[in-house]
Amino acid sequence: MKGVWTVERVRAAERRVFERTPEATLMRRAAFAVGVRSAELLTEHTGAVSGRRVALLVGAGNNGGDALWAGVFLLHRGVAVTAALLAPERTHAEGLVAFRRAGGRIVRVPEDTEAAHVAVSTADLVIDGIVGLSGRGPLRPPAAELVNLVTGPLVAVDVPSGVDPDTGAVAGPAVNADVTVTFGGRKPGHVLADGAVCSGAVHVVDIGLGDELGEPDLVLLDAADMGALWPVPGPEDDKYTQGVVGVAAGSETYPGAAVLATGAAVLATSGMVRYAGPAADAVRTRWPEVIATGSINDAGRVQAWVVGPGLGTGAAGREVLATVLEKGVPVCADADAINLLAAETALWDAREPDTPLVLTPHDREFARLAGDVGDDRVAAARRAAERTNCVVLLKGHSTVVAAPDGRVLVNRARGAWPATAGSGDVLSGLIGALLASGVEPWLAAGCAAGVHELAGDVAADGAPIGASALLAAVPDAVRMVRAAAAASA
Ligand SMILES: NC(=O)C1=CN([C@@H]2O[C@H](COP(=O)(O)OP(=O)(O)OC[C@H]3O[C@@H](n4cnc5c(N)ncnc54)[C@H](O)[C@@H]3O)[C@@H](O)[C@H]2O)[C@@H](O)CC1
Ligand SMILES: [K+]
Repeated sequence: MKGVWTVERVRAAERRVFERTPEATLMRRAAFAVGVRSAELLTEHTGAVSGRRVALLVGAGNNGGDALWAGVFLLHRGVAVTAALLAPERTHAEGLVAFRRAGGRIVRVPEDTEAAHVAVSTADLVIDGIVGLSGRGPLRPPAAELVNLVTGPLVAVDVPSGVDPDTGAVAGPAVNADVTVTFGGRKPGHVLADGAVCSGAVHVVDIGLGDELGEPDLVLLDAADMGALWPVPGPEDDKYTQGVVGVAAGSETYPGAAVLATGAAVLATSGMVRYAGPAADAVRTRWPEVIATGSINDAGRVQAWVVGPGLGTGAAGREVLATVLEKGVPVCADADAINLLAAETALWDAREPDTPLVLTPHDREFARLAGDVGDDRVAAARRAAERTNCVVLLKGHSTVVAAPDGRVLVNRARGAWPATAGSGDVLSGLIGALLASGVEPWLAAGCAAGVHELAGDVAADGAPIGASALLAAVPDAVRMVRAAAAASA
């Protein structure tokens, strides 16, 4: 798992490190890493370093200082570097002296705006040192204008400017980086909301903060983590010991949700799948291995239930949800099950106290359940998880999974193709299968979201897909995460 730390935590670690290491030393380490990565990118894109042109966008603080010192490194490598100072009176003083001494060219904005435009638009690479951890709100107009002119690769120092470092929210113009070089550990802005896209490839550099950072605020599951957690049958296992999952979803009019959710459960693990509901015929036809029955009251024993996709919010759906919640086994509640829970507080009483419940809302369902998501998706999911004593998987470009005890994991999206009708039904089936096989609910939701995302990416391969194609790619995605786990073992 990869850690993610908030700005407050990074600042606290930084203060402890400053007790024994001068601030300037840390800045030099950070800047050196930015310089090295930029030189590598110059080579990749232009075949050389010496003789190439780099422009620095330099703001008012230490982020700009990092950019200037990275510029010094590049000047020493024979690069022609121009620094566009966006807050000339507040530029990092030592960095500026060193940059000048190394032969760097300085242009001031707004006085030399024209020269800055030329430097940025003709640069082989641009380094964004406008703002970092203290950045608030979008790029201001002079910076936004310059960023618009960038044609070469763009390297963000620490955080792409214009992205909120703690929430990833982008409220206006922002840097869209190819690479972000960050220090100590990832920040939430690199993995959440639009910030995940603006950050490009995130390169984490150790500058000596690592030991002081402590437990991360959020974690990212990588493919190897998912592969290690994915249930694999042993020689002693049979169809029952791997967990039987029940799916209560779909309706006569809308059998598709039931077919997709049961299909996902079938493909996720080798445990048995039961279906209960009005789409039994459609499910049986598509998935003959599923034990399907028309009524929840006839369904046999299961180790976890999936309830909600295509269920409807009428009396019949309400009855099914109440019955499932009373069973005392882990439940994944999606779509209409969430709408029902949001509309009727009495339904919560049907839940056996402390039986794991995973809720998988998108933003509108979340709003019905727990109020507007707002900019801080992690805080919103964490609050809802604590209040409901549920695992809350908040869907979005990056999926946030919060546990009632405050743990949060994030799945960074690869692309937007999986955001298609029926995709959520597949996700709930995957979660149900993992719950039934005994994976801890918070990790079950996180792993399922990651494999779902990967399956969407594999299936799409650059073109639109339907949920059926995503579902068909689930075995490939499971193979890929298993291979990643084997490779890292
Ligand atoms: N955390 C650490 O341990 C280290 C941090 N370093 C660098 O220091 C940075 C933080 O530096 P600072 O705290 O000086 O602040 P920043 O450089 O992030 O921001 C500077 C100033 O910009 C202004 N500002 C805020 N939002 C703005 C916006 N949207 N447009 C224009 N101006 C805006 C504010 O007045 C702010 O104080 C980090 O991001 C990193 O690059 C490194 O030098 C090394 C070590
Ligand atoms: K930056």
